[in-house]
Amino acid sequence: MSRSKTWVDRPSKPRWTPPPGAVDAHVHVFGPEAEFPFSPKAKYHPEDATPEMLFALRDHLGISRNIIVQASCHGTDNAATLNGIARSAGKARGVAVVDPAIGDAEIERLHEGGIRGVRFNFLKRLVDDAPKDKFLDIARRIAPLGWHVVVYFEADILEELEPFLAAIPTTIVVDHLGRPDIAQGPEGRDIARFKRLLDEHPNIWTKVSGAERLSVSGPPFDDFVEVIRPVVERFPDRVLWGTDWPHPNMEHRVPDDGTLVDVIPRIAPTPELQRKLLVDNPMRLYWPEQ
Ligand SMILES: O=C(O)c1cc(C(=O)O)oc(=O)c1
Repeated sequence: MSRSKTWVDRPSKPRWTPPPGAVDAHVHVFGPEAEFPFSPKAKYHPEDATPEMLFALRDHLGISRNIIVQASCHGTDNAATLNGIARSAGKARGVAVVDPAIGDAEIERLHEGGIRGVRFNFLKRLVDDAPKDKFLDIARRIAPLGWHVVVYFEADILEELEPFLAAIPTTIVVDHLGRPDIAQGPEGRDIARFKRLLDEHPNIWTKVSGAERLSVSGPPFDDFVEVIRPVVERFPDRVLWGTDWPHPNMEHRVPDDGTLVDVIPRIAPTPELQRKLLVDNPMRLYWPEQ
């Protein structure tokens, strides 16, 4: 597999300035491969996207902190993610992907390394299997630590997944809004179903991320803004935002991260909504002690 590069080296400077303390709650690190090899089961083989590159981007965009989410290409070995957190001087925490057989001592080690959640990935193009019974076992074990669960799925399996989500005894954060079909518009079936899910389950949050993945019209992502702004306005205390740098699998439509930051004031149009989305909500989940 040739190595893919899915980010721009010199993203534009956003026109909009994030509030002090803003958290980019969805980023990944890749490798470096020489130190942290990719999983033999990885479905893509990216170029190295190192913590230092991430921190330079963070500063360029006017962001204060990052949440490093274990990418599927690293499987259940969280060493690259832990390395990113360790090098951040306290400015990053993370979400791990764990083997169902993980021991208590290893969970404790992840906690000390800054992990505050586990990710369950249901996308067939990214993982070979997604065993719901084993995921539930993991959720029950991590809940007492105050950790949450991050779930990545596509809109067509939401119906089928709901009993599983309802059984999770902690906060759930849905990646990229569960990938609704944005072309259906703001009253579309997918986004209506998703909003109903959040209405019915007060412990379910979402990342209002993925403009570059979900938009049909492309930058400046007018179609995404029209569908997603009502989600932020309806659930202001349960939304997080992230760039998704280094944008795995986006080699055919590599986004400019500055343009992604400029989506924020359009989906969260008031300073209060912006503060909740970028500061209050992620701090509650990842740095509750501060
Ligand atoms: O849609 C994707 O391809 C994607 C992949 C991964 C990953 O490989 O972990 O993470 C994401 O947030 C999105």
